[in-house]
Amino acid sequence: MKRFLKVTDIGDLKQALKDAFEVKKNPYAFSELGKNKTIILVFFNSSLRTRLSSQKAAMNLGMNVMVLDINKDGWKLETEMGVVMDSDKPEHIKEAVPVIGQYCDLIGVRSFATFENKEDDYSEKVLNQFIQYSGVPVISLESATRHPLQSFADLITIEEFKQKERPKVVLTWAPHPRALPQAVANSFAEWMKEADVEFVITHPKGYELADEFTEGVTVEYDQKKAFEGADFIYAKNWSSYTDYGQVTCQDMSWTVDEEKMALTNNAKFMHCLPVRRNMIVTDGVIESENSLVVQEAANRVVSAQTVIKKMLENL
Ligand SMILES: CCC[C@H](NC(C)=O)C(=O)O
Ligand SMILES: NC(=O)OP(=O)(O)O
Repeated sequence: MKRFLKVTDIGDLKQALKDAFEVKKNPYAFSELGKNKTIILVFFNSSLRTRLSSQKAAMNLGMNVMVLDINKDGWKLETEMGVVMDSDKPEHIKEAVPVIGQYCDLIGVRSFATFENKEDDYSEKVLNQFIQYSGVPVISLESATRHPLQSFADLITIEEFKQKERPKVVLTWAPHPRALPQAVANSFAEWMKEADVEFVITHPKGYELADEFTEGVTVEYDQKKAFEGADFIYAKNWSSYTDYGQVTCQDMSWTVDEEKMALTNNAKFMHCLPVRRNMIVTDGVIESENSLVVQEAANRVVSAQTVIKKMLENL
């Protein structure tokens, strides 16, 4: 495995889940695998869970770990080709990335959508330059269009807590004061399409995700109807893809509350965090016994460790 960017990179999903539960059961069983191997985690954006869980996962495997907030601790990077570098960016990504690659065996990189250019975001311009120039395997720590470590952890959590063979899983949009990327929603949809679940997406008109992620998926514009009989409710905000990066709806009736959760089949509540309480979800729901947000975050160590282990085994 030379890259982990999307669901197809993990190979057979059932086998990946088996591997994940083996890692979860014995997290220190493979601590020799990473001896004298180094991973560098590069962040263009903030993080709590990804930053901590990826370090923990690598340390469980015996690796050396370095973390770089590239635009704070490094030099602001120019990513455009052929430009005269007379702006506030003293270093080009075409130098920085091969150099980082000299110091490690694996790279994790977080680079959110900037909304400056839909084409640049959806062609994964920054992530692909790490793949092209680093010379080492690359793991996405959330890119412009996907968040695979999160989605893998989400699927692990659903497998752990499902009460039936093929649960109904609902991805619901919810309001947020800022324009957020589509990455988490895209990625969740991509993984749920490959999983053995009944999958439904619900969102206001104008918040349709890109076809590549939702082809064949049921989209229900009536949130309450979508919630009926659900076993898992996965809430996330995202800005409009069609009206790229715009917040065209802040309808607070989409907030996930107890009344809507009562329409479900005693569903578990999930969110990748960070979450804006009483925008995305009410205090009552996120604090209820059906809330899995902490267990979901704990499984971020499992998803990262399973992926890093697979990469180390194929170095
Ligand atoms: C800028 C906000 C980033 C946020 N990340 C997560 C993990 O929620 C998101 O993808 O919406
Ligand atoms: N869910 C997630 O990736 O959290 P962070 O943005 O805090 O890493």
